[in-house]
Amino acid sequence: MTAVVLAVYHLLKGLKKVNYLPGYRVILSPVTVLGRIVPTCFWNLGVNWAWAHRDTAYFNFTHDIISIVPAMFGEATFFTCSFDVMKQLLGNEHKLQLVKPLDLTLHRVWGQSLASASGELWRKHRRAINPAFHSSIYKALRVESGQVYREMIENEGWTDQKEVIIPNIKNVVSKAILVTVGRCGFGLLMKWPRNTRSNIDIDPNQVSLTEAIVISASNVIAKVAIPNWFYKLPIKKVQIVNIAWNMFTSETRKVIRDQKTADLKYDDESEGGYILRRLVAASKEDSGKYLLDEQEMAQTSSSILTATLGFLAIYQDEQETAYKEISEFVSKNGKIDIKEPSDTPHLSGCFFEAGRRYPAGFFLPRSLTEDTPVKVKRPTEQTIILPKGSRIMFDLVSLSNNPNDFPDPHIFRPSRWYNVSDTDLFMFGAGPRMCIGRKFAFMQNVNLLAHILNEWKVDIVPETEDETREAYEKRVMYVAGPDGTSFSVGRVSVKLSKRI
Ligand code: HEM
Repeated sequence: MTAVVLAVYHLLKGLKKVNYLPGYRVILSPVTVLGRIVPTCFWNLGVNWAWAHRDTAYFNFTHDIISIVPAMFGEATFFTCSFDVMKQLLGNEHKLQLVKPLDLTLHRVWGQSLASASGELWRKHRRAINPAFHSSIYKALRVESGQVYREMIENEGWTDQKEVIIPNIKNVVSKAILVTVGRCGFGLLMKWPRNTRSNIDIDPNQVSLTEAIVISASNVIAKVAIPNWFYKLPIKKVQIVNIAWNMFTSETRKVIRDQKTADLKYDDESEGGYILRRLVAASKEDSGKYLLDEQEMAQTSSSILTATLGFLAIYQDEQETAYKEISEFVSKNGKIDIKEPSDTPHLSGCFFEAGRRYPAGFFLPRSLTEDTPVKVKRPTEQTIILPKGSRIMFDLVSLSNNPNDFPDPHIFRPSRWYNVSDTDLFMFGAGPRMCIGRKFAFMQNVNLLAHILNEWKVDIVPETEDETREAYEKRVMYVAGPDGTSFSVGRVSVKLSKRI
């Protein structure tokens, strides 16, 4: 009885907080740890609700902003599926003084980071890290993408093969992305990891750094939700996760220790330094534990890369256009060295379109420090006041499926992204806090993709002889959900056939 009274009180308080804006009334907020763990079902929206209801969310996309008010766990929160609303608020983030709610970032696992800090602290760290994203790191990245591609072919045993069937392409591309980010971004000595299928196959005494990062990346939510004593239980799978976490954090600390002694002044604005080195320099004046999580960065990239290969396997005509573009680009300059989307507009469009369908981040959270007016177009043109102290989630999954912004959202159409301005690539956020690594991610992914497509034809692996490409798309590409902290397409198997 008391629980019911408390729930009704919590609900009424929440409704008042969001000014009674229409939306969903639920038991658990989908952004709390509990709300994320409990799957999407009739009584819980769950973290995957935006995907599960992608055709009908936001009252069939007739509302730009809705409210989600929980009766038991979590705060009443505004959610938006409108890119225009996102640009109005995030585009003016400096002026509007939006704050990242710490409980909705990975603050608990990583400590304070550039991605979770707000206000002056964020400005200071962004200024400090900015010079790390300079021309020489991009050049190293493009060279390394070719090198990592060759290591991939060799280590995965594809060198002399004419045809390879890969049961889960994400397992392979995530290694390539991690190795490249680790080497180029963080100066970590990363080797291509052994071909492990699951945590169970790994000998706890022989976990490599790359494996440690892969395992940690897929267990971030567990690390937030599960108490430390649980990892001491004699369960091999659980112990491997613990070993992986300890290894990853101790290796990162080692690099930080080494780099702390490096001669880099905090206010040094000149180009240079690994990303981690820059952050360490920035944190010297603070507690010294300001980290960027390499795992998360690699996870977002590999999920989009997996989706790109999955779509190209289905849409052979789009793949052929990308292949021709790559061949011409290679013959023009003799090597694969893609610097800008305009170098290979179609291939880049394939990557951005996969990034639209699976935008990697579910929600970008912000708290409002003042009453903030925002103009909406739906249900009618009006100005809504988001009250001081409330929260808004920029719901990237619904935004990517919003037919008002992307007509026929379920269709894979790379041409949507021809000549689109960098600031309109919503999958990287918007405004002053837009992803600092977007050029890095673009070059890394598109160069690796170009190497693969230049030598291999990618095709689907049908379940039965008569499975059509359309049926394959529904079976494989419509299964998506949380992967660690990211949103990702599920298991995608592809067949690679040597072109030459
Ligand atoms: C395809 C891959 C990637 C995607 C889709 C992606 C997406 C995003 C998004 C949406 C944000 C905005 C978060 C917000 O406003 O709350 C963001 C921020 C950030 N990203 Fe990325 N990212 C990717 C790769 C990378 C890489 C490779 C790096 C670094 C090498 C990186 C570093 C960061 C950092 C440091 C921030 C925080 C920026 C700030 O708050 O000022 N990201 N990313």
